[in-house]
Amino acid sequence: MVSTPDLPDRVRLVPGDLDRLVVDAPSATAEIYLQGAHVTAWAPQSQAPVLFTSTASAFQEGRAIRGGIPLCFPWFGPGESRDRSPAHGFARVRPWELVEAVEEGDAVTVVLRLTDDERTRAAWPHAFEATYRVTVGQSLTLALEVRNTGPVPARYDEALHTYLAVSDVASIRVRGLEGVRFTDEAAGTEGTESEPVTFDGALVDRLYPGTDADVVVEDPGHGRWIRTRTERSHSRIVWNPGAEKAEAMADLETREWRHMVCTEVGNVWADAVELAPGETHTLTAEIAVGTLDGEA
Ligand SMILES: O=P(O)(O)OC[C@H]1O[C@@H](O)[C@H](O)[C@@H](O)[C@@H]1O
Repeated sequence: MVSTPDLPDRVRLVPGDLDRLVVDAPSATAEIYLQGAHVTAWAPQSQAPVLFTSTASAFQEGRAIRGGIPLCFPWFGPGESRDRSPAHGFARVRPWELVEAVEEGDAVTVVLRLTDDERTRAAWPHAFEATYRVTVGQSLTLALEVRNTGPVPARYDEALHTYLAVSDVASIRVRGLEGVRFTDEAAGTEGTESEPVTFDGALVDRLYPGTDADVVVEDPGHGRWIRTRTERSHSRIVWNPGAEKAEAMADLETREWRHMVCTEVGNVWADAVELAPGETHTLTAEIAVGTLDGEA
């Protein structure tokens, strides 16, 4: 039995079918579920919610939450070999340990940890310690540190599968990937982005390997941009299910697909991380918001 650390006044642990942390920092609010270390809400003060979480999502033990920031580890999707299950790895459906929560100026940092056990080793034969630092502030900073605590090299995928809230996906543009090669997972084709990505109601599922690009969602309906900037993260994914696929998804309300876009960052498949025994790798992402008349 793991004991709960003392929490600062600005952080509450709310028990439920799934326990969650409610953070009310001077600069921003957020919610983080212990299952999956899943951030489901973040809004800097005076901003509308930046993350999208489906009103039809299950919040049940062992089931992935639809929305927020699913943490994909140690494989992405069905894995590069396309035969892995559960989709996006086990980390998003496992309970993470709350290590600490601390106030730092006008922000709050929450630290969560996942280590291997019998169940994870049955799915992936490696010993590891994953530490996730979520800093809730004017921007949202996410740092995923993975240490190989086993005796053999380990290779893994990792991704922060961020669902951003948008006014209408048909009116947004995703900038930053112009000139970057991608594989279209829906069509099974490859290409190079020549323009910002736009959405017309069809499935968009593109993986951009080998890029460190900042990805900026411009949303005229909300009058704002949302930028994701990273360190040590070389893959980007852009996903929106579109009308037809969304219809078949039980955990997405009709038409909710119009109000979300996933701009994901990580190191997946060709960009997978390889760690020698005892080695550590840390991916960081910073999500920031600004008004469209300002610079992204
Ligand atoms: O339904 P899930 O497992 O959360 O995955 C959602 C999507 O996640 C995206 O990252 C993948 O590129 C898609 O192929 C996938 O459909």
